[in-house]
Amino acid sequence: MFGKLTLDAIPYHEPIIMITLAIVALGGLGLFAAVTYFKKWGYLWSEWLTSVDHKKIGVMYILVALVMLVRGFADAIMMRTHLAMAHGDGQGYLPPEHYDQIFTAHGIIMLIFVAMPLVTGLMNIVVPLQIGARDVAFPYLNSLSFWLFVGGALLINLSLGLGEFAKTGWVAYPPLSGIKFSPGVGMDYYIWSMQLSGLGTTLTGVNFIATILKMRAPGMSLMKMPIFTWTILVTCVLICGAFPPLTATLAMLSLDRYLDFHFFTNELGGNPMMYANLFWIWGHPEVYILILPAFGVFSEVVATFSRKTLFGYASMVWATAAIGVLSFVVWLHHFFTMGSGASVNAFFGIMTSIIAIPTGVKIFTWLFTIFRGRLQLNAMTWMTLGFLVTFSIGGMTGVLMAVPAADFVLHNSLFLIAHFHNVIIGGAVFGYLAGIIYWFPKAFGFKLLDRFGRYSFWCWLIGFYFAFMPLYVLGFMGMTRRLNHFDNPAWVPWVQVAVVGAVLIGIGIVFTVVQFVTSYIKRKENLDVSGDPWDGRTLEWATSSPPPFYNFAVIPTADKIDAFYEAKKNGVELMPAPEHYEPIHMPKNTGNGLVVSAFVIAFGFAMIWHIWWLAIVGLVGAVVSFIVRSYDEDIDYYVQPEEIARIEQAHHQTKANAVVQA
Ligand code: HEA
Ligand code: HEM
Ligand SMILES: [Cu+2]
Repeated sequence: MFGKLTLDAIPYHEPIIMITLAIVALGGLGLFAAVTYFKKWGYLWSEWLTSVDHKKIGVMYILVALVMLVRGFADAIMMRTHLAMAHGDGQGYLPPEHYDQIFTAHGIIMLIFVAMPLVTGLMNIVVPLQIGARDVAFPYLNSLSFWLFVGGALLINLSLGLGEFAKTGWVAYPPLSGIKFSPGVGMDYYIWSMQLSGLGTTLTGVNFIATILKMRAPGMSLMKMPIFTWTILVTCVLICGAFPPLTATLAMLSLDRYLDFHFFTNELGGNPMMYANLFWIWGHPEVYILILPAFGVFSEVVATFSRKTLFGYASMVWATAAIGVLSFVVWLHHFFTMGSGASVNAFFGIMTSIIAIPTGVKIFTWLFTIFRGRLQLNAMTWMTLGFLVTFSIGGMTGVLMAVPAADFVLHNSLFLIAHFHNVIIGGAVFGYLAGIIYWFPKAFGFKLLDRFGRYSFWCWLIGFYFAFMPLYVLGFMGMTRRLNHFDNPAWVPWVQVAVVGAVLIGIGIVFTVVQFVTSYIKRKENLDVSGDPWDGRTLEWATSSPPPFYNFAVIPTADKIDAFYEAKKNGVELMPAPEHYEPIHMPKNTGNGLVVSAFVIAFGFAMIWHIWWLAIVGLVGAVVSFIVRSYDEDIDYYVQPEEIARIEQAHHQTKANAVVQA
């Protein structure tokens, strides 16, 4: 009846897990009770859970990401503290099989369930506004993407209290990830949580390519698009190129595990090396999917707060595109040591090093924009400055490993771990944090308090250097990754310093939470009535904050780079109020995406536990509800001119009142 699922799947004997589960359960109950007490279920359902509004979907992505960040960080701090005790005779507090699950879960959670939804969340909130559109091309699909992603997140969290997670590391190479060496459900949790969220990401990629190519405001040719939108366009092309191979790879691994196929075995014609190639054909572009949007954020922040048009707009666009193309021809640098031969290694080593050129172009472009501008210092620009220095160091250590001969020494050492945390924290994470602060007033109508943003930045920055610079040293000293115990006393001090860094980063995360809470409490003092709190340059600042659900009452024209800024400077009204508003065509909210996803989650869960009847129910349910939706004709409506006039009138009134008060 329940396949492999029995009560024994709950890890009663693991106090850490049971306490965590108890806390989560209490928190969940508290939340449930609060929503019920304040009678907010209806509001939650109709305004958020069933929403197809890109802004709300974006906010929900970021919310889930921040919750998952806490989980990913908890894993990190456990690894760090455990290792600081587990040397010589010390055993630390995590048994090996538990430690292995933790680094795997940490990697997957941070990459797939924190960084990815931060990217998707930001692009959802910003891109339609930045190109002067009223929503994305396929709003229903967008909601479906989001719920598939939530499904993946749900499964990976479930693995904590029901069964186990993979012990293979986030790359899950066979034969270790095959059924012979990983017979438990952990690997299946890995597969299905990745499959669900990966499918959601692919659909997002399609959706945003269509949106950006087809729905730009009149006059906005490709080379007049804001840079953030450009980075998202390239990111989405990478998504559409890289995620289908991931889906296929995981499908093949599933066939190996479930039906005894032999894609990745050494017997019967299979080959585990094929997995390494396929995995990194996704995995490498994936890291650029994470970094390019952060580059986009820095470009917007630098231009806005230097009060200048971005220096070298065209070179920035071409550099972004070049990085995008190059990211598909470097994957082999992740396994130089696998033995592909000197010429193959040389080719991939050279291609990898070439990426330093467009990236360098970008670094200098930001520097030239700042140069002779009057850079206003705030949390966002501090993050940009911190990024410029830190990311350059991390990039250089990457180029170092791109030399195959050097990589034979550094591969899978802590030097590698230091490299990628260096580019991810000093690049991607700083970018997302800056992006959240930058667009927060647009999404919520009030600004975040800058002070706590700066505190958070300094904790992350200093914390990063303490946590990861020692790992470069340890890498040179020969310490490999994924160790849960070691005997070399010379490593001990460095491992202990790394704990200090992790704690500092933890304090940085706390400051971000404090920033949200205090800014909310003091929101009346930081209201953004103008819709343009930073004296912005691009179209998202032309509408009110938060924007009406239709974004723009009148579609703006944007025939220049920074059209909004130019219009402000020249005293031109970008969107003059017409005599009569035209009716606006909008999509209706629908719970169908959530329903389809619920069936898919049931399917994934059933596959993990071999509950075949439930798998059939889930799959059929998902397909049928998807088809039912495609017959639904009642999916859109027109906002009437009177309603638009009323909303716009109210906005102008608030704005006028604010001016009078000032
Ligand atoms: C955001 C994520 C991100 C980014 C942006 C990068 C960027 C780069 N990475 Fe990194 N990398 C990862 C995430 C990332 N990486 C991850 C997660 C892994 C490990 C996965 C695992 O095994 O678990 C990894 C692993 C990894 C390896 C494999 C090592 C091994 O397994 O042994 C290599 C080897 O070539 C490499 C190289 C590079 C290079 C050359 C860049 C370049 O793009 C960097 C370019 C930037 C600069 C160079 C700095 C700025 C430039 C200038 C200031 C101009 C002047 C500079 C020069 C002339 C050098 N990376
Ligand atoms: C918040 C601070 C962070 C700390 C203290 C931290 C710490 C660690 C540690 C100790 C490891 C294990 C290293 C080893 O193999 O010995 C690790 C692995 C890893 N981390 Fe982090 N990390 C942090 C943030 C992040 C972020 C933001 C990301 C990505 C977005 C990330 C991605 C990874 C990945 C992919 C691995 C490899 C997992 C594997 O080996 O399979 N980390 N991290
Ligand atoms: Cu790579």
